[in-house]
Amino acid sequence: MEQSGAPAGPDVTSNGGGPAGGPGAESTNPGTGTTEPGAAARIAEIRVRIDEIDRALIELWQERAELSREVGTTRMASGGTRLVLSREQEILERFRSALGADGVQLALLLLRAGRGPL
Ligand SMILES: C=C(O[C@@H]1C=C(C(=O)O)C=C[C@H]1O)C(=O)O
Repeated sequence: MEQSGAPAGPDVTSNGGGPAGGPGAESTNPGTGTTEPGAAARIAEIRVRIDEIDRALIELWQERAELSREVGTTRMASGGTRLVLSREQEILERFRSALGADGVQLALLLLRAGRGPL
């Protein structure tokens, strides 16, 4: 069965044992989830890029939604339809072929962000 959640591993809230508030990952390397300094440094470095990617995704998401709304208003003002389902199918297939079932869910959210719910 296809996996779509987080990778298997210790609970994200756990620091691997020890009393809450006592010695462990939380007090040694706040927020990285590990006590090993090399791993903590690498995690912090990777997180810089993850944060950049998240900002870019949010910006692109918002730009796409605005453009999609503009297409909708332009089309309706010219007497056209609000939606073009064949085009939506194309987009769903693009995301499905690149990302699988999760891609379809993502594309559905992306489409809804622009043209609203069906
Ligand atoms: C933006 C358009 O309008 C609607 C929104 C779409 C989208 O967000 O990609 C796709 C098809 C239409 O239902 C379009 O026709 O291109």
